[in-house]
Amino acid sequence: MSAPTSTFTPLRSVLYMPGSNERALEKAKTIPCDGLILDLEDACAPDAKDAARALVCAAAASGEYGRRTVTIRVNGLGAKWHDADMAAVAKAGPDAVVVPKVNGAAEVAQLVAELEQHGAPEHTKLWAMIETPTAIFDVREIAAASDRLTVLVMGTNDLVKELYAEHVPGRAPLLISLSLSLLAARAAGVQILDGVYNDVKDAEGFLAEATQGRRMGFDGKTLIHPSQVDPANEQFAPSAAAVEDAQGLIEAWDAGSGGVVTYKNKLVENLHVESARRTLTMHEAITALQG
Ligand SMILES: CC(C)(COP(=O)(O)OP(=O)(O)OC[C@H]1O[C@@H](n2cnc3c(N)ncnc32)[C@H](O)[C@@H]1OP(=O)(O)O)[C@@H](O)C(=O)NCCC(=O)NCCSC(=O)C[C@H](O)C(=O)O
Ligand SMILES: [Mg+2]
Repeated sequence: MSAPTSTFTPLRSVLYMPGSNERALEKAKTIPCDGLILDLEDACAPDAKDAARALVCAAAASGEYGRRTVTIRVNGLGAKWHDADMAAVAKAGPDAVVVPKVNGAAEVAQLVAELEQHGAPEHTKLWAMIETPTAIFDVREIAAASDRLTVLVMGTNDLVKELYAEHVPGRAPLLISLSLSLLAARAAGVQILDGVYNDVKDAEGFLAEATQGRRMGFDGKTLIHPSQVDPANEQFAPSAAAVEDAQGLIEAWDAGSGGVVTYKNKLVENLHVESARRTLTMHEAITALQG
């Protein structure tokens, strides 16, 4: 099971930006997101891909994004730009390479082999996007396929397309896929990010979807616009009340004799203490990040 450790990396807000957009790449240095996905796939026009590859690799290697987790989304296996992307990105050494449309454990093994073959540094992890029906059926094997795979990323736009579904409030058409992917991530002990919300002007709709994602158990949300960063950071961080309760619960437990105790009239068992410790670990990691 995934439990944050002292090396836990908060990924509450992970912002996509087109790799070809120099202004966005510059602006990202000041946006308070936990992570960035510099995109060479769908947000990048075919004739802009070569220039964008050079731009995102220089950005990732620059060290100018401070505490943010910097990743690059390459074109997927089978795309004509994939090999050049992998070779260049491995040399740039971002925190992770994000690969779209990963369809099975064998593909994860191939991608890890490509990273090794191109000499990617150890710290460059693999994030696999789950966005096809095949991936949903194979998601448990994908999540557990390699120690180098540390994060699953839901691609809800592609999933909606592949299912012939619609984007609706509450996301009923996607709930089975989201839940199966969450189960796989937790079973494998990797983090998992929710998909994007497409209407950048609909703050209310975004908040509803982020709240749903947090309640389901996602570690954070992928985003497409800077205006979505602050609400995501707030939603996916433990609230002040949750931190206070976690501290109080642990104090009540420590003051007990190791059996059953109560805190605020509610039963406290070992499992509640574990959850409280997880809340405090997340809070400490987020505080450290902000500091
Ligand atoms: C959606 C956008 C095209 C809107 O762009 P724009 O019209 O420029 O927005 P604003 O004028 O409101 O922008 C205000 C300023 O913020 C900067 N900006 C905007 N978006 C970003 C961003 N993503 N990262 C960094 N900075 C950003 C603008 O440059 C303005 O700056 P300034 O001029 O200095 O004030 C645009 O937001 C955008 O391109 N978003 C990202 C789209 C993207 O990357 N899509 C690919 C992934 S989505 C996906 O499909 C996931 C998955 O594969 C799936 O299947 O679900
Ligand atoms: Mg996609």
